[in-house]
Amino acid sequence: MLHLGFVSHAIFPSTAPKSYVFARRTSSGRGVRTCERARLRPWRAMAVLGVEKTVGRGEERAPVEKEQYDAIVIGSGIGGLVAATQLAVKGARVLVLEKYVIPGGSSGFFERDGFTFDVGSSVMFGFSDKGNLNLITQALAAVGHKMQVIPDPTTVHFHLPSNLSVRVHREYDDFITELINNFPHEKDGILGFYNECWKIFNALNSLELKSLEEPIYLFGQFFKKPSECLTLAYYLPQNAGEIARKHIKDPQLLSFIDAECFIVSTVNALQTPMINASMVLCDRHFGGINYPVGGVGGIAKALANGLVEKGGKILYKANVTNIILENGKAIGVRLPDGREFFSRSVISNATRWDTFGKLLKVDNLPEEEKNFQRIYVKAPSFLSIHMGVKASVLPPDTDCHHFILEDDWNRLEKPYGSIFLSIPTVLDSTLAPKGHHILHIFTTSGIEDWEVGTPKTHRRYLARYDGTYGPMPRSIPKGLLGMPFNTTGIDGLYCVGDSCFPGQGVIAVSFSGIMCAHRVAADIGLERKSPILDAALLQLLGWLRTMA
Ligand SMILES: NC(=O)c1ccc[n+]([C@@H]2O[C@H](COP(=O)([O-])OP(=O)(O)OC[C@H]3O[C@@H](n4cnc5c(N)ncnc54)[C@H](O)[C@@H]3O)[C@@H](O)[C@H]2O)c1
Ligand SMILES: CC(C)=CCC/C(C)=C/C=C/C(C)=C/C=C/C(C)=C/C=C/C=C(C)/C=C/C=C(C)/C=C/C=C(\C)CCC=C(C)C
Repeated sequence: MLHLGFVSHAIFPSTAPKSYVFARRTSSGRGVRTCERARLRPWRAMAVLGVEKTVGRGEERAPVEKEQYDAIVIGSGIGGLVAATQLAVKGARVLVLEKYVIPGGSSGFFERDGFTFDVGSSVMFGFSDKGNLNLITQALAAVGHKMQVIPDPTTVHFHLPSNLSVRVHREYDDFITELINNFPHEKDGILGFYNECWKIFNALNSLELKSLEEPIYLFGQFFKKPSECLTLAYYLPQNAGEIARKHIKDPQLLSFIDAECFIVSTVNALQTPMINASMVLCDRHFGGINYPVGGVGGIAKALANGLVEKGGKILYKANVTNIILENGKAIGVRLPDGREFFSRSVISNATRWDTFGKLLKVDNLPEEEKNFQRIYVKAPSFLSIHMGVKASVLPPDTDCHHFILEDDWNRLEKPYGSIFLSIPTVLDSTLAPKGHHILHIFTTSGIEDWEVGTPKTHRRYLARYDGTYGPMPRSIPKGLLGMPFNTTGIDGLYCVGDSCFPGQGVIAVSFSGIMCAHRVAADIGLERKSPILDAALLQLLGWLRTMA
């Protein structure tokens, strides 16, 4: 039996609405009032400036359209949804426009014949009930939602060259014991490296996480937790590989650290920022990996529902083709059928390549984006196979997640060099009919008998430039130093998602959403801000990024 994920996404509607209305809140908050678009257009410039149209004698007074929204979010990936919900709970009027028919993007789902498949990763960090880094739990809680989760006893089972088999157990001591048993001569090196990761993780976990681009918050954290912030500032420009080499000499063990990083960053340890590596290498033991009952798609559904419950709005089949600029400021967006929506801020959850390459028509790419493209290149995409199988084909006690690199360490980063396999039904049997499992295999070989999801499918259905998995450093980066935050060179335009700090990963884009919402909230007057400090910090951060 074969079930193919991305093919099943081909359920786009063929009908675009022929007539439509703008919806805006009445002064009382939740109600909507409508006006025809044709009436709105000529007043747009004034409306955006908040200028009322003078009404002549006998002329019917039309509704005055100021900014329709406080924030328009392009895309309902987890990054976009977190930014949107965080803003909605702060009282902002938020509209999310999603090209596809359901929310979630790469963290979406699809159903076939009683099977429920996760479009992308099924390894969920940040979903525990403790600490400050359970960002998915927190994002859901902010809009009054909580999901039941199933603890995963093994984050991943590595099957590596020379028959090296390592299970990353939920219990940290069990994992370290297993690793030391494989490399007894490197006991001190193993403890040294992973302890250094814990130092960073503990510093991260002690902070209240908000926008690093907002000086009042940032200086406040430095004041409250000086040593933790200095620790993070120290590690910000460093990568995991160089730190691993301080502790570890065995080349096979260093290759194992490469594989540890590769599965979350698609690059080796030398290119993986130490802060990101520490985050994932420790959170899997601190909060643990937890799978949401009913599948990963439930997270986006819950966030989208929460958004609407908090007064926000989400439109599907709404493919934004243009960001509208006025005097260099982003003031709204346009859809292919001509609909236009206006807002005080525009947040793009499309990748930065899509945002600046397709949605925005500017003659000159802002310097910040040139710098981003100098340091980062689009990571490759995946070819995915989603299948339903009889349960009897799997050995008993099979782990949920596997990473397989056969024979040759040099193939780690090569296309088709390794295989990822997730079997979420090991944790949640309700995802498949009784007596069956679902498999999600990320690989690219042997396609003759298969329908497959290719990089082109990612590009089409996830609207990601070349189907990219996210940004990947062109060479050895200076840790996270070069990664842009949420503001952009265009006034009023922000980016969110995995081409922003801190990069790929559902928990990472959740953080990006939290940061973005905080910065936007300060800019639209929902949070405190200091224009002088803002200018100084943003200039400092821009300068620091050029050093990367
Ligand atoms: N790309 C992959 O193959 C893949 C696989 C598994 C997990 N992930 C993870 O998914 C996360 C990515 O999250 P993210 O928040 O950056 O976003 P995302 O790419 O998951 O979602 C972006 C959303 O924006 C929508 N969109 C894009 N352009 C649009 C437009 N012009 N108009 C309207 N809608 C538009 C897309 O349809 C999509 O729903 C990362 O954590 C990544 O690690 C990615
Ligand atoms: C600003 C300045 C200058 C200074 C300052 C200093 C400070 C204070 C700093 C701070 C910082 C911070 C806070 C940071 C933070 C960070 C974070 C949160 C991060 C996070 C990260 C995360 C990540 C990266 C994640 C990832 C994940 C992933 C990607 C996953 C994936 C998975 C998969 C793919 C699956 C696999 C599968 C198999 C094996 C089967």
